[in-house]
Amino acid sequence: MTLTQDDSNFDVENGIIDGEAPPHTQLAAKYKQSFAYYTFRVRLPSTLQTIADSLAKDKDELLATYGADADIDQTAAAVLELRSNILKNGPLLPFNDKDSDADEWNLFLEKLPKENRTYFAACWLYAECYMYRKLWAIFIASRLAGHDYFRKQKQTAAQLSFDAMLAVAKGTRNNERIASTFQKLMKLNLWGNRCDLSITSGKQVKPTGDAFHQVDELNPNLLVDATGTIWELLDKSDGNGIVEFVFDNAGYELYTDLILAEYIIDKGLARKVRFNAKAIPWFISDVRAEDYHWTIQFLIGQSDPMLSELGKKFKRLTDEGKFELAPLEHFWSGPYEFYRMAEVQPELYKRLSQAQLVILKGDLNYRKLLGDYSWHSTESLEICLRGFRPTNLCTLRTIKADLVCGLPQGKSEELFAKDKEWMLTGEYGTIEFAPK
Ligand SMILES: O=P(O)(O)OC[C@H]1O[C@](O)(CO)[C@@H](O)[C@@H]1O
Repeated sequence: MTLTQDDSNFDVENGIIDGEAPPHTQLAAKYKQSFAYYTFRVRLPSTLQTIADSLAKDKDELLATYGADADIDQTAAAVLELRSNILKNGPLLPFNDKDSDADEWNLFLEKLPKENRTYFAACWLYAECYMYRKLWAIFIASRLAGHDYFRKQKQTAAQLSFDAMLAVAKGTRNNERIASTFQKLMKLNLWGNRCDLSITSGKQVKPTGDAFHQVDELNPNLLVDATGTIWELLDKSDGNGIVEFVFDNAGYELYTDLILAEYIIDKGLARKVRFNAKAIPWFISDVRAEDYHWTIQFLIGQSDPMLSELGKKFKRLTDEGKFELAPLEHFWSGPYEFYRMAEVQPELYKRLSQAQLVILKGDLNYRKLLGDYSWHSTESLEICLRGFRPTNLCTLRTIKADLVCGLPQGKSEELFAKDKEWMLTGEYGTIEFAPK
């Protein structure tokens, strides 16, 4: 988390505080020692620069797809303007596009105290989600509407994971219905969350080595392990329930989601696994419905028979409705913390309440669960949920942002003494559970 530019003027002009968010407050980029500050000063500007560059690089291809009059240069300029607004700590302005969530976003923004309606003053969660929605607004206002500017990166990530995918397929074909196997698959799925592209501002991370061996090696880095409780819940159920996955990243992580879901269905732990994808390009590598279908076709198209058969199986499970893509919900790409779901999206809350288990994947879902709030690391997940209890919940999250809960006394201090950036690397993870 090193800044190369001189920030002194910016900091003075924008009321930046040289410290971290105080206990029990919302995280925000105005705290200089926070990951949010670094995110808005460095990571997001870099992500936007990459998008603008890739528009220039892919110009011919885009003209061929969207027509000779596609306004590519203007779109790239608008992306760079967004970048410069962030770097100037510009205001969070209302949306004037026609997407169905625009009004909801505007209502949300209107209710924010005026002094908090800038990138650095707003709660980190609100401002970062706003940026991804603003980016989408730029594209829908252009002739490139519908273009997924992260698609290529997501597909490259999957292609780079071929070896890891094959190794996982080989290691999972003769699985038994026993606790240890389920727990291993959950952990495999957890560590798959290290491969997200937004932590690296889009730089590819190729999963290497033997994933199952790594699961064992990484056990000391798993700071909370509720896999035993989750197994018991599913094992003791009548197998007729639904498990809802709230997806995170495409590529290798999505593949491990499907492997875990396959096990849940094959072993009769649930009758259906429902997947919740994002409605718009989100945090670079998040799964959209297109990515789900593409990944299955990608597997089917492999010359290796094991991966190809697996792809066909995932397709069959989808056709049979045992795997199901949930209807698109803007809530997942909205600004709200999960504790406000029952109030702002009661239908979604009701649907989740009917599930046996909801599996929330990744860092951003975790941030939304905790509400980007500086809880004490030892506070229980139940407390931090602030009433969000639709059903049994679990979170699989590698730690890539400076908030956490549910840790044993002294653990966080011990890790800080070893590495002051331990919360930003994705090297540690938690699998937490809260019963309904
Ligand atoms: O893909 P994930 O695990 O949700 O991670 C999202 C990324 O967004 C952040 O939460 C903030 O940008 C990072 O900490 C993390 O890299």
